[in-house]
Amino acid sequence: MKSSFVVPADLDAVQRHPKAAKVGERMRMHNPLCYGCGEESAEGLHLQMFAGEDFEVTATMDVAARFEGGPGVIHGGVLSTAFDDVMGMIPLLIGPSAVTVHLEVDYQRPIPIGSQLQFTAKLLGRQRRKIYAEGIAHLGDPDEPVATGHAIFVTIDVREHFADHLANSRLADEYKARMSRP
Ligand SMILES: CCCCCCCCCCCCCCCC(=O)SCCNC(=O)CCNC(=O)[C@H](O)C(C)(C)COP(=O)(O)OP(=O)(O)OC[C@H]1O[C@@H](n2cnc3c(N)ncnc32)[C@H](O)[C@@H]1OP(=O)(O)O
Repeated sequence: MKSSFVVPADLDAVQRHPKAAKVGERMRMHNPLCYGCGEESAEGLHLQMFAGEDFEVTATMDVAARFEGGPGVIHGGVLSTAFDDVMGMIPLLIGPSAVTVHLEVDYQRPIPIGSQLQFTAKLLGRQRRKIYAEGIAHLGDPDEPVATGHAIFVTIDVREHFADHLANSRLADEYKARMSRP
């Protein structure tokens, strides 16, 4: 499906999930091997995510030397990965697991290797299974964004969605055990 980012006018009411991370709390890793936020992903981005007020998430990421694209600056694909993962935490504030179906990034300024990127993401709305999110990245001043992102996530049944792929994970045994629990 080819789509563009348009938030519909007829949105559903949303509530923060009672079990969602509290304001200021580190958000749980959905998968320790996740390339974005997983602590066990040796080459990953090691994003640190925190729950904000209402439907907001903040995150930090050290722009390591391995993320270089142009000389001395971050690779654009690395930045889009970061936006995917940071905005991907928004559905967890509402409750359901969801995966990305659409991602857009606008690159506004070069981002130096050695800097620390900060992200703020927020929910724009939900319509049925679709969750619309927006994020900005900055280097210390949120009023001076270096990039912005927009994404649509679609809620999934985790067991069904990953059933055929668990065996590919380095944590296959652990996931198979977790998924087989009622
Ligand atoms: C115990 C173990 C724990 C493990 C813990 C796991 C935690 C949970 C993982 C989190 C992970 C996060 C990590 C970062 C986020 C990724 O990077 S996720 C990875 C990249 N994304 C993917 O691989 C998704 C690939 N896509 C798909 O699998 C299928 O398209 C989906 C998402 C299952 C949807 O398919 P479907 O169920 O058949 O649904 P479908 O009817 O097509 O669409 C539903 C609705 O979405 C709309 N839609 C679908 N595609 C699009 C699109 N491209 N644009 C706009 N709208 C769309 C449809 O129009 C429809 O809307 P309405 O009819 O309600 O208006």
